[in-house]
Amino acid sequence: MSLRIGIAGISGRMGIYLAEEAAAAATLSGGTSRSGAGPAGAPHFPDIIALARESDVVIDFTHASTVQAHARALAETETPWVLGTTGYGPEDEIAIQEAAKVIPVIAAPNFCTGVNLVLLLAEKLGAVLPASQYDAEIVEMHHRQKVDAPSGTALAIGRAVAAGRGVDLGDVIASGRDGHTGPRKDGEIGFATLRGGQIVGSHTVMFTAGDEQISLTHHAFDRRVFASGAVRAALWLHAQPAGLYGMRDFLKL
Ligand SMILES: NC(=O)C1=CN([C@@H]2O[C@H](COP(=O)(O)OP(=O)(O)OC[C@H]3O[C@@H](n4cnc5c(N)ncnc54)[C@H](OP(=O)(O)O)[C@@H]3O)[C@@H](O)[C@H]2O)C=CC1
Ligand SMILES: O=C(O)C1=N[C@H](C(=O)O)C[C@H](O)C1
Repeated sequence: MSLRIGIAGISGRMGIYLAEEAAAAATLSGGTSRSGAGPAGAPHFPDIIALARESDVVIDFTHASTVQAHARALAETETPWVLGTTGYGPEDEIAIQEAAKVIPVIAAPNFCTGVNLVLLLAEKLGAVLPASQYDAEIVEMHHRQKVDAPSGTALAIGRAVAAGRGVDLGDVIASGRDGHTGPRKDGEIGFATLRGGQIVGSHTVMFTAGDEQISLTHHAFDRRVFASGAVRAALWLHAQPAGLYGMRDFLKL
């Protein structure tokens, strides 16, 4: 039998595409959702443990509040974990690292190849362009239903620029400027978040100096691009030893 892929969050905007892509590439074991909803014909499980017991790998696109419980459940059932959820915090990251001691985990705020190339280029630009001359600003726009801001991808771009500059994003982040902010500080990495309509996901990082501007932009037009990337990552992850992986490992970037 082909690999059995379970989808946590199967009723969601992403879950529907993930279920289709999983069924096309392997066997869809079913999914979870709070409401019990999901695509017709896909088995629904009452919780993540029940889903994991019938799956060889679980793809999880749910909500930040589930991360710690899912980390414990998937480690307990020894089920590889593809984590696409965004908006989680430092304690959730610790839970992910603990789980990765027992199971293979790939966590990525964006499973499409194009964005992961942007991350690579952003790190390179961060390394080459002096922070005192080139102001780095990141703009993202998403659909009106998105619950976390800045997006996980925008934060990953910020971390990539910071890594290129040899600093921690937390020390230089300027997110949601408003009111009397004073002038821009050298080395700051700024974020602006836009929400509206049904934009699937757009990200731009700009490096602006006195005499030139370099910008990298990625537009996702269809959620299937994330879903097919996550399913390909699941097929790869299943054969890996326990550990915490990123898209760079999977894509060999
Ligand atoms: N890494 C990537 O490439 C991408 C990541 N994402 C991220 O994926 C996540 C989901 O996005 P999206 O599909 O748009 O969100 P939706 O709100 O459309 O779907 C969320 C799904 O998770 C379920 N869910 C929500 N909260 C809980 C909870 N507390 N416990 C259990 N299940 C829950 C929902 O069930 P119910 O319907 O019953 O409420 C639903 O099935 C977000 O964090 C988003 O940022 C999105 C796109 C790409
Ligand atoms: O919630 C979304 O829709 C998306 N979330 C991800 C993020 O927060 O970066 C990825 C993608 O842009 C769509």
